[in-house]
Amino acid sequence: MEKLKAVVPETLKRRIVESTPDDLLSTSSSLLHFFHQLPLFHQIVGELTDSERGRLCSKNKKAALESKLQGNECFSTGDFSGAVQFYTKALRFAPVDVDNTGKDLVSVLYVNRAFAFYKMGLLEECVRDSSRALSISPRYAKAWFRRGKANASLGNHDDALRDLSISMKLELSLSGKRQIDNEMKMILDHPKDTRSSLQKSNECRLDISNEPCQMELQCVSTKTKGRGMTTLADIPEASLIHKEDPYAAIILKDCRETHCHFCFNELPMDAVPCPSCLIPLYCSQPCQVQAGGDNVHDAARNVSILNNFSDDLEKYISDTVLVKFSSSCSESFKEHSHECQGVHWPLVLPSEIVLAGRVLVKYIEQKRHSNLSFSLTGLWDLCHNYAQLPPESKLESHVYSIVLMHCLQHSYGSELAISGKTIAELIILLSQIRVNSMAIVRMTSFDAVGSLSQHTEFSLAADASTTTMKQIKVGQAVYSAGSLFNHSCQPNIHAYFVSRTLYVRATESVARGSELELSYGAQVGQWDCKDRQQFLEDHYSFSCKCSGCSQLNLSDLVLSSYRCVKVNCYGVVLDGHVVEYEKQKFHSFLGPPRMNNSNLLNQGDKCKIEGISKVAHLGLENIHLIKPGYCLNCGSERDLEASHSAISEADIHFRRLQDATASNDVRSNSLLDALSSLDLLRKTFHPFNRRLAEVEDCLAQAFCLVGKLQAALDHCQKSIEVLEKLYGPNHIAIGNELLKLASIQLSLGDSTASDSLNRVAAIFSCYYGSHVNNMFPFLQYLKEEALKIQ
Ligand SMILES: C[S@@+](CC[C@H](N)C(=O)[O-])C[C@H]1O[C@@H](n2cnc3c(N)ncnc32)[C@H](O)[C@@H]1O
Repeated sequence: MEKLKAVVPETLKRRIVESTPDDLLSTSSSLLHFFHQLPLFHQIVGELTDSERGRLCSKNKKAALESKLQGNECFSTGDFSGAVQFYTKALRFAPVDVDNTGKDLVSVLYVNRAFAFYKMGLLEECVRDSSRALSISPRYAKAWFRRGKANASLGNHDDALRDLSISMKLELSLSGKRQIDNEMKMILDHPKDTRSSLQKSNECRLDISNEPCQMELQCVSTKTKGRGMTTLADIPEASLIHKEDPYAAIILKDCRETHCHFCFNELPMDAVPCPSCLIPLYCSQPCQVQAGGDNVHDAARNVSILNNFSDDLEKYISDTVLVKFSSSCSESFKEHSHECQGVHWPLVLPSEIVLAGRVLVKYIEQKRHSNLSFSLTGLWDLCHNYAQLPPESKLESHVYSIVLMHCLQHSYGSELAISGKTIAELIILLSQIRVNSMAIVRMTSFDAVGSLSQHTEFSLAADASTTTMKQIKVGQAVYSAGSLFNHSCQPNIHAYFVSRTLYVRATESVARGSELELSYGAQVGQWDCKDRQQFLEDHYSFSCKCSGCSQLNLSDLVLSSYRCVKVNCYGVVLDGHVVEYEKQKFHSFLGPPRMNNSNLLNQGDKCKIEGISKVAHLGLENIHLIKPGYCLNCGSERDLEASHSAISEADIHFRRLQDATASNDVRSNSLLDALSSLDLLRKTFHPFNRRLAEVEDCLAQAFCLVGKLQAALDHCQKSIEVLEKLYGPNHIAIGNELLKLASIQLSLGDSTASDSLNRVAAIFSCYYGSHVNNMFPFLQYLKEEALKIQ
């Protein structure tokens, strides 16, 4: 794309980078005309769309056979997990080539992988892979045999006997028949267990929650933030207020090999590749089929294998070989289909551009059913930020829109007319996606269901410092109604994802008529007002008008402040970069009539003033006394320059300690240096400065590593005390810190771990409601550990 951007003539480039939405028709038409005359453009589009020329993403039988061979070699040396990896790679390359002989390369690979799973004791994976082979090649005797053996080991004896009887009928060789016969005899000799296998239902189910969502919300026009959502009734804390599937979603590039391309959950070992191209991997067949891709498995359904079997077995066979889904799933839009003929533009173009392609194609499909004419302008009534985009982004939007439209036309067909008008509309669509899309996130350290095995190996002493949660972005999605929630740096709702479904929950009780606002990534307590504004400006191109940014709050005053030089003074000293933001807030707060008539203040305001007047009462009395370097309680001056250099020196020690902790090599001298730096920081910073919480946390982790758990506990508690001042006691940030505290307490055999864990559970429930147990199974595990030391 850089090559294309570089050849755009300067005059046209200038028109584009200076364009407003009104100019788009003209700039798009000019660039389109220019590209159409340009051999380089046709060459680039050709490479992106021609599967023969690209060959990056199309199936490749030779490469599949090579990987299969490597898998076989691993298998023969007993390296079963290596074999699984090579068979998975081979499955990715292997074209499905169904014939009536009963098996093809893909089904052979599934059966080989099933056998490796069997050897590893992963029996359910073995059953699933055998079934996958059968859904392509239902007459494949060995697949029925593998399935039968795994079912027998799982105790599903009835199913095992059925699998083996089918295998027996299909098996041609005498030695094979003998082997099956022996297996059946062994099962019959064992006590009968009539459990029926549930392998099909073990496949990924997208959303298992039945929690009702009956809140009545209303979209209203706000004074400063455009439209926003409010509630028509009082909402209790932790209520589910909104649930929605995405209009379109895409996996992020970094997660392509680790997470399912449809539901975004972590990939299991028995991942399922797309049958027609090399790009996506799915956690299960239902996810693969729902995402689309040429559904070559359909061919298998026509293969008649039901002759000569009893009614019972006929039904059993069709239950096993046909991939079943609920009707809503099978009818839903297949988002990957148009990207899936071996072309490699979906691999090369940025995720958000491919996402725009998915939106566009879904829209065309919807239009097709409603017989309305195609016009992207009517697609979404969502805001966008084209006018505020930096010049470089405007040029990129133009170039990518033209390239994407040509790629889509190649894959999707002539229904996609390419003109200056459609390109201009696509550019606006891209801007809408930038402003309105949401990052789908997952927990890393302790991800949802599936990581329990990890917890069973959880050793408290060693892992006390690592019981922490990080979120990683795995996907990007657009939710039509979810996009109407505005941002606040002091949010009252929380958004999270189960598979790809968006859930929104109230984290506090919300009164009827109040705005429901979530955080787009910046929060009070985390950054000061300036940094939050900068973040929102950079990522969403708006200047935040939320209550946290426009009204006085204690957290913003103290978060990066210094302590007063007077020994017993509790006042804050603000740095130059903070003063202007905070002064403005004092200004609007002190304006008439609120301070002149204290009866007009509500309870919340009164509490706020109480808290603020403890650290800045001079500021509340006279706005002119708010100056960088001067205490807002007593007016004493602090030498900020000297403070800055003292802090930079202390920071060096903490960075060293952090590095040592990360490389698990904490020495006593780096701990001593950090402790004396902590002393200095405590004398320099206000007691609620966020940096103090961070260094206390850093020390807690380092002490954990060297096994000094009591010291770790003390520093962890200190960190929590500061964070509670910044966030309030029930914020999820406190829950995360309490989790660390609880694991240290458990390692110490301290029975108060239960109290910490109960607090964590209460906080997490406000944010995740009924999903807490599914999303954080380790919490239950830690609670059980805590009970043992009661
Ligand atoms: C996802 S949309 C939310 C719905 C939007 N208000 C609308 O009318 O469509 C995000 C946009 O809403 C506006 N917005 C959301 N929160 C805001 C805030 N705290 N301050 C100012 N504008 C905000 C900005 O224009 C932002 O780009």
